[in-house]
Amino acid sequence: MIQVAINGYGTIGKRVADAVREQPDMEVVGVAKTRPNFEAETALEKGFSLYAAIEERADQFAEAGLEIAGPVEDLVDEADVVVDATPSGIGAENKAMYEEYDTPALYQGGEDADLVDVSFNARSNFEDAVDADHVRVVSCNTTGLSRVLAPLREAYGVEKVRATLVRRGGDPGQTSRGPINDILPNPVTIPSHHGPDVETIFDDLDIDTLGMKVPATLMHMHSLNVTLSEEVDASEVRDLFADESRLFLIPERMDIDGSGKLKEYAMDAGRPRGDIWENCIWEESISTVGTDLYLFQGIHQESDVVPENVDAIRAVLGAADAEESIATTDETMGIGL
Ligand SMILES: NC(=O)C1=CN([C@@H]2O[C@H](COP(=O)(O)OP(=O)(O)OC[C@H]3O[C@@H](n4cnc5c(N)ncnc54)[C@H](O)[C@@H]3O)[C@@H](O)[C@H]2O)C=CC1
Ligand SMILES: O=C(OP(=O)(O)O)[C@H](O)COP(=O)(O)O
Repeated sequence: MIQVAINGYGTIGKRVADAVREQPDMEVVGVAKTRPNFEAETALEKGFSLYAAIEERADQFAEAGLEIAGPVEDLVDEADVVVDATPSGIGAENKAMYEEYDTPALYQGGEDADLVDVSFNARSNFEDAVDADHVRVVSCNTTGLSRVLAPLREAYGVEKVRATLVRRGGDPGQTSRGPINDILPNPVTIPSHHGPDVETIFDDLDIDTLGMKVPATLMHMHSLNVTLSEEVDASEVRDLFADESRLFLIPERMDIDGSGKLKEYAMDAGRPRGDIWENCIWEESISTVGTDLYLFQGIHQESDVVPENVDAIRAVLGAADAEESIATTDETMGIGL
């Protein structure tokens, strides 16, 4: 069994911990937190061992009546692999600790690409991460773009990508984020950081991205234009996407007109936390004009990277190939709406 440590138990970390626990070949050694709060309490209630991420604050857990298994160093030492899901920039600070204990590490999209050996998306470049020591699971937006572009590149070739990313201001629990009554070009400079980030997955891709932020918490929305290398009928693209387990084609009959109903559907379908691990592509939006393909997709920022982290664990340890890992992750998590 692969022994997995989770350092940083917030939005991403707690979801990765639950997904890892579902895997037949993995066990969660424990999760590390900086301070006691509701997430620390639920981690213990779920049976995860809790480790103190910051030594000087370890006493706070005892004061809150929460049992600590030890310092984060013990957790990292015991594990075969650590998933770092700390806020942007903290992963870089933790790298020396992972190296000291010779534990391969996965980082999240908030870290710089040059921190790691490989930036990772399971569908696009699983093999590049095999046996790597430091791997970055790319951000929710880059994951969403890569999942669509990988099959298009393989089937038709891609000449140029233009994407506008309308991003949620913050996650539902992020009370300090905004905007609350505005629409921001963000970043105002073009291209946004997303295009170069997708190029860490496909180094020969021609992509321009524009970013915005809006007063919403539920999901991001991408407006995508891909110039293909050949003329393709929209129905062929729909068939191509229908074969991809992590692309959900929203059928017209479902009458889902936006992120609100998508999240409602996920909750009705019994998804944990209302998570949507798949890209949500409006089937009616898939259109072609000559070699240009257009579509809209919703991306659930809190959860689409979770199966990617599970696959990255197998990749760095050489525990499975891409097809086998993706199939196991999809089956255990229930991916495929
Ligand atoms: N929330 C999102 O929409 C997405 C976030 N990401 C990336 O995932 C990473 C984590 O983001 P979130 O989970 O959203 O952040 P978060 O703030 O929800 O969770 C981070 C957790 O790490 C803890 N932490 C802070 N310093 C720590 C330290 N030194 N050691 C251990 N734990 C520490 C925080 O207390 C918190 O519990 C970032 O790189 C972010 O860019 C990637 C995709 C989507
Ligand atoms: O939306 C995201 O990336 P982005 O803001 O770079 O597009 C990530 O999911 C996390 O970003 P955050 O740092 O705004 O939570």
